[in-house]
Amino acid sequence: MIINGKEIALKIKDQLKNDVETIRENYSRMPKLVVILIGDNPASLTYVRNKERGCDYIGIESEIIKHDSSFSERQLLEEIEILNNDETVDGILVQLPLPKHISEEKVLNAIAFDKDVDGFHPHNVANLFLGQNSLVPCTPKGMLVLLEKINYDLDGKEVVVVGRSNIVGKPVALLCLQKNATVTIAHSKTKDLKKICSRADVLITAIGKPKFFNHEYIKDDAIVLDVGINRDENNKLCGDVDFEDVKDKVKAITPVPGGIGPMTITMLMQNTIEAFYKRNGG
Ligand SMILES: NC(=O)C1=CN([C@@H]2O[C@H](COP(=O)(O)OP(=O)(O)OC[C@H]3O[C@@H](n4cnc5c(N)ncnc54)[C@H](OP(=O)(O)O)[C@@H]3O)[C@@H](O)[C@H]2O)C=CC1
Ligand SMILES: Nc1nc(=O)c2c([nH]1)NC[C@@H]1CN(c3ccc(C(=O)N[C@@H](CCC(=O)O)C(=O)O)cc3)C=[N+]21
Repeated sequence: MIINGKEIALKIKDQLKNDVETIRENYSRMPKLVVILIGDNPASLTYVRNKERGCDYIGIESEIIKHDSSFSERQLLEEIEILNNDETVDGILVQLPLPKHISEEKVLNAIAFDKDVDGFHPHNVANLFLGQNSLVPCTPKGMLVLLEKINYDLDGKEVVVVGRSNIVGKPVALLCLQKNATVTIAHSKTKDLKKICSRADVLITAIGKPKFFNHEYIKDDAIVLDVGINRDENNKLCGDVDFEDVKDKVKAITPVPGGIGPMTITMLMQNTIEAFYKRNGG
């Protein structure tokens, strides 16, 4: 089965649209997301545009602030401070990666944790670690929602996550652990990756290498969640998994595009609404 992330994301967006209508009737202002983009990385521009479209679709406010790559760290920190203090702003997202002269750590720490719709602030990271209520990173959250939508129960299942980044690998591993899966996190220093991946009931690939995982990495009837967004030899968008090579072997797989990506965007909308409620009572 091919998991149609785009369609599932659209259904959730329609539900969010209804929530937004209720907000319109009961509050004096609407949820607002601010996205800061520094530099002109074409992929980042696409994602940011998708985020703006998502906001328009469900009816929340969005503002994209663009700066060229010479924008300084100090200027960025000052801008974040102003947004932190702006009562009309519910969500702040600084698009990653940042230019080398700006410290990612300083920037992520500067965002008010209750407006941190990416869930990257240490406060939210700690809450996720402890299993307490927090703003959860969008891509990992989207993957868990997808599994829920296809009625897949992680309890007692073997999950292998390949990739250990703070934005995907580590948080998705924690979320699967919370759902009682047995979780392995693999990375570039892992020995015998094929063997480890081959025992996964659920394989999550987040390494950023086009078509790296072929059928030899995948157990029959596994679920494959492909997070990678890459360009293949023909400059076509593709995942970390060789989709054509594995699709007949798996129980279910997310395609690229149209799999995890649209869910990420939708979870960002959901987090913005969640942040709005948390800050306004409700
Ligand atoms: N669909 C979506 O919504 C999103 C997609 N992405 C995409 O997901 C991919 C991963 O993103 P992100 O987590 O930020 O990536 P990072 O580059 O931060 O991390 C990559 C991870 O993969 C590991 N890795 C790299 N090569 C190998 C290998 N050959 N074998 C095993 N492990 C390897 C690295 O190991 P080590 O730690 O040892 O270096 C690292 O942990 C990218 O393609 C990105 O574009 C990202 C976010 C959202
Ligand atoms: N602060 C921050 N938060 C992020 O969440 C964040 C980030 N920085 N930096 C980059 C990664 C990557 N990411 C994606 C979002 C949407 C799609 C997406 O919409 N993908 C579509 C199509 C993409 C296309 O057409 O290029 C799809 O897969 O169908 C992909 C990737 C969010 N990230």
